[in-house]
Amino acid sequence: MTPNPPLLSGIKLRKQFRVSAGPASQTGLLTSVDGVDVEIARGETVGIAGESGCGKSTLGKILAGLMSPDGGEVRYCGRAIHSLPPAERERFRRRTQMIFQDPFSSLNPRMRIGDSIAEPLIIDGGSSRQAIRATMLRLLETVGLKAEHANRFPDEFSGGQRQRIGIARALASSPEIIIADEPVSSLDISIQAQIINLLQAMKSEHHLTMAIISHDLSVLRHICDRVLVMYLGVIVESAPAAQLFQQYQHPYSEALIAAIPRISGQPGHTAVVLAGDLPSPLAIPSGCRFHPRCRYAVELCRTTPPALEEKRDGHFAACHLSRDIFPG
Ligand SMILES: Nc1ncnc2c1ncn2[C@@H]1O[C@H](COP(=O)(O)OP(=O)(O)OP(=O)(O)O)[C@@H](O)[C@H]1O
Repeated sequence: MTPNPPLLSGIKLRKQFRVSAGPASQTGLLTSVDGVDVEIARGETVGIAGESGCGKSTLGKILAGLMSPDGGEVRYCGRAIHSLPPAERERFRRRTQMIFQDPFSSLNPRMRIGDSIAEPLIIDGGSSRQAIRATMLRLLETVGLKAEHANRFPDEFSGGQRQRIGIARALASSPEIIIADEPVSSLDISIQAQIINLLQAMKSEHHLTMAIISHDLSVLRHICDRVLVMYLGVIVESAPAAQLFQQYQHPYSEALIAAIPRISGQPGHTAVVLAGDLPSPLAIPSGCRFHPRCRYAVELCRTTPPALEEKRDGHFAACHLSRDIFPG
């Protein structure tokens, strides 16, 4: 164990699903996460980006301890969570909370939202009813809702308000780590900014460590310290957020960044179109798995998978050609 291990890490994480595929519905093995290493330091906000189907949610659930990997391990403060004694494992489970795209699906439609937010506090035990109610009301206020909202049912709220309720419920467990899976993708642009600002405020107020999953890089740009770009189950680039946007080192990141309207509209920006669809994770391409869609690919890319290498200080990319394509 290193002297100061990251708060949360994943070592060579791998997850496959057996699915039926093809006209005769034969079963096949779908590789969702394929040997991912990730480290999240205490207090850090890490973004996980990539198109739909790249394995981001699977990685998030594994890191949150909600799904077991088939290979590799998740470590909390340097210790593998599967080998923690039951009480410590339970502590990890409570202190690592996930926020989902639509918290509506995880809220009981017949439960008043005040009771939903109070539930983790009741399960924790040790507090009087009055103390639990006071905490619940404080949490409602913290996320920008009012005391009178406590008596309403989930279907009486807008998408943005539901996301606020989801955040309040997650905070009720006094989490250390929040993993937010597409927390704003179902919301209007104006509401997205409010929820991102709320997450940022909660992060500093509650000293949180966060992972934010989004297919939209613009969501991650201002809130994350570091961004990991995933493609077909692997990390193809990992960089400090500002550096990723200015000095990306992978053609896939280049294409994702070019797809952000404000950035691609900048003078001098060359439009980069991501050709074709994401290949099936049932048949991952040989060599560099991005090569069939890469406008720079050469023979080496078709045959040899590139390693994730440090190109600059703390900036990693898995591309044979990055030094030639993105010099300087
Ligand atoms: N329980 C499951 N059973 C079978 N396949 C699954 C399961 N969960 C995920 N997958 C598959 O694993 C791959 C990665 O899915 P995942 O949801 O992790 O990706 P994602 O990048 O989060 O995309 P999205 O934003 O659409 O959820 C996809 O091909 C998906 O269909």
